Amino acid sequence: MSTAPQLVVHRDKELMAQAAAARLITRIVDAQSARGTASVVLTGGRNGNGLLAALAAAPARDAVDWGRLDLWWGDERFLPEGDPERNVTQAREALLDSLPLDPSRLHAMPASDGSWGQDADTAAGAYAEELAAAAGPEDHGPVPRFDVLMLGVGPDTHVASLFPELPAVRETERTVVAVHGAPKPPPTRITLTLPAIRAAREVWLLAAGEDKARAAEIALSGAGEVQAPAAGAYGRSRTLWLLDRAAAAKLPRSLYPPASA
Ligand SMILES: O=C(O)[C@H](O)[C@@H](O)[C@H](O)[C@H](O)COP(=O)(O)O
Repeated sequence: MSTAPQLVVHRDKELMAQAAAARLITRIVDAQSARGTASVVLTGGRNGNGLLAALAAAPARDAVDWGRLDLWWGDERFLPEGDPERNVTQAREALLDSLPLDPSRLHAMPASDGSWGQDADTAAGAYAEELAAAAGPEDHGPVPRFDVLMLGVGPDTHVASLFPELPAVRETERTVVAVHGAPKPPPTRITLTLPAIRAAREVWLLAAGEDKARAAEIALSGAGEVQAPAAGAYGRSRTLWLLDRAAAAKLPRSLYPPASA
């Protein structure tokens, strides 16, 4: 079942990152109070990393019990371990290396020099197995019910490494697949599929900058998910678009409340 997206529009991308970081801290603390642990899926890209940098600077980060948090990734660039272009490398630099995380709960996607070598398809299957092993009976499916799953939105409406019209966005069975020939470099990637994304309680889509205005307009105006993957990204209980004014410029004002921007 799809949940109608809610929109929050901030003045600029810095404020958007700070507000999203504060929102994330609150959600993690709430989930840990309710269930003892929390699980979050991170995204690559400038907006995702901007949020992590804002979180690193937020004094309220100390309210989180970082040792009881599972971190997953929505997608990864299939490159060697430690490559500066890998999403996990950038997330470590922006935030993760400064946190007292439990290393066994940091679920990075496989690297191209790992156990599966250059075989991105087998590596994707291994990540699917890791997710399945983490899912409990209460999750009713092959992936955990992530508390928050974040996605940067690309100018072409891609999310994670689900690009318009490529096979990965049409996947209905597998939870993780390899992507070959991605239009955004590098060409080989690993990504969660839409069914895996939709297992999350909350899906947050991040879009800032005028180059995202058209993408937001298309995804929020009833486009199909094969043509506009962001339109197919929604959570079980909440779908939240976090935008700055530039990215929201082409959206009808009626879509978001007056309290926003
Ligand atoms: O590997 C990646 O690049 C990302 O996972 C990708 O999906 C990204 O989130 C979007 O392209 C938005 O990126 P920006 O926030 O940099 O625009």
